[in-house]
Amino acid sequence: MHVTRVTGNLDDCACDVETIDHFNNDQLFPKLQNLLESDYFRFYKVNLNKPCPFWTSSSHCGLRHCAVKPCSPVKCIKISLCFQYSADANKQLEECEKEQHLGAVDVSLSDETREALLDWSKYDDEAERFCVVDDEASPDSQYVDLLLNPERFTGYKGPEAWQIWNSIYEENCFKPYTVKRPLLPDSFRSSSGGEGQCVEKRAFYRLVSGLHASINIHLSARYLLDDNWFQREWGHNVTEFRQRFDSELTAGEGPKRLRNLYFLYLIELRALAKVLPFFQQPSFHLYTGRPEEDKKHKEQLLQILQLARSFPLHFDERSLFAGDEKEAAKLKEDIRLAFLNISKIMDCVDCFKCRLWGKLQTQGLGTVLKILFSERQIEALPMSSNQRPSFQLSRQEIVSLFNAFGRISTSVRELKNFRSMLAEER
Ligand SMILES: Cc1cc2nc3c(=O)[nH]c(=O)nc-3n(C[C@H](O)[C@H](O)[C@H](O)COP(=O)(O)OP(=O)(O)OC[C@H]3O[C@@H](n4cnc5c(N)ncnc54)[C@H](O)[C@@H]3O)c2cc1C
Repeated sequence: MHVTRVTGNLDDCACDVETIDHFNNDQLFPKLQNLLESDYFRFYKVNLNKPCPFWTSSSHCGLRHCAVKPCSPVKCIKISLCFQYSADANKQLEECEKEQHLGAVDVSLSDETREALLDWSKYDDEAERFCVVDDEASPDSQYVDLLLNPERFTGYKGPEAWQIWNSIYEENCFKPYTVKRPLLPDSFRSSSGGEGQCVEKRAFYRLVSGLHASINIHLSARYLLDDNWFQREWGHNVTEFRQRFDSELTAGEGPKRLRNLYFLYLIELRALAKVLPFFQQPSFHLYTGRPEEDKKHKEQLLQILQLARSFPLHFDERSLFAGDEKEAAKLKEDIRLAFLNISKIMDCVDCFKCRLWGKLQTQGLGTVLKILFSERQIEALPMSSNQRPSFQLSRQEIVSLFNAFGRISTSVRELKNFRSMLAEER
């Protein structure tokens, strides 16, 4: 029997999976997808060339196999990483090049778009940010068209990918001690110990695990099913999905990961509901230089936020920081610092497309936390444009917030597709 179906109440909140499914799949998802296709939301500025601050993968370039071909430094790293773990060098090189190709980011933009984007940036708000964001003024930062670079299977896997997930879970100490991670190879488990220093931050662990689940749903839903010289076919890979989420195949962990995805959904939805007053300000514009369209998209955006507000079973984030004020403040600061670390780890992701979406989604989640931690400032926002606002979001934060939520919303929708496919198999 396939045991990937998740039903009923979610731990830590008063909501159930069925209510979310109905709300998301029938109401919110189609509206959001529409908005995310608009110009304001499809172009994201990001620096994909920041060096990894935690370890150097380039040391692998000293390997004998690296000399096989002349290569750019980045290509060199990828190829050498492939060789390092392989007995069959030729096959691996092929795989690596394929992965490199699938994981490459398409940075093409028309001249017209490029010029328009320069103009838009003048309208960005300065903001006090919650998490590390790329320096938008850096020459290495570039606009990426997200529609040209869908999140899907890239072939990024193995020790490099585990190292990233491992660092996020183990070194940032969000893992509840009860969670079994039997599938992680021993050699990639953290040897740093540090258990005594870790404070259990269950909710935060669930957010990261939900993000991890979402990424793995996307790669299973847009899998490379066929790749030959005349065509590439992308689609749902039910076997891949089952391997990651079936209760029996994952020692009971799969369904918990899916529940974490729903938990993440609720947290992000809550932030959208709370941030409505910011977007309602008359001075706020989704500036792209075409006033008619900008106005229309602002209306669409407000409708989505109103819809988010109407959700009947919102998560009560006050339960997260209940109790002693000092302790709550310390907990928030710990979370902020750990989150900062996670956003830096994204610069260590070798596959550029994975890095792009990893950065976008961590920034989106960082923005969610910033919103949830700024309740009073948002409520105090002035309705007249003469006063200095107490809360700001930059364009980059706005784009990442909505696109990150769009990814989670799509994952919830994809679960429905996988459920139907699994039912047909029976
Ligand atoms: C930031 C980032 C972005 C990525 N983006 C893409 C992408 O766009 N396309 C693509 O094809 N690949 C992407 N990957 C790779 C992908 O996530 C997997 O790492 C890869 O497919 C290998 O999967 P795996 O089965 O070995 O286990 P992984 O997904 O690598 O997981 C490692 C271990 O963590 C545990 N685990 C798995 N899921 C969860 C969860 N939800 N919660 C808690 N623990 C869990 C399991 O014990 C598992 O063995 C990305 C990886 C990272 C780090």
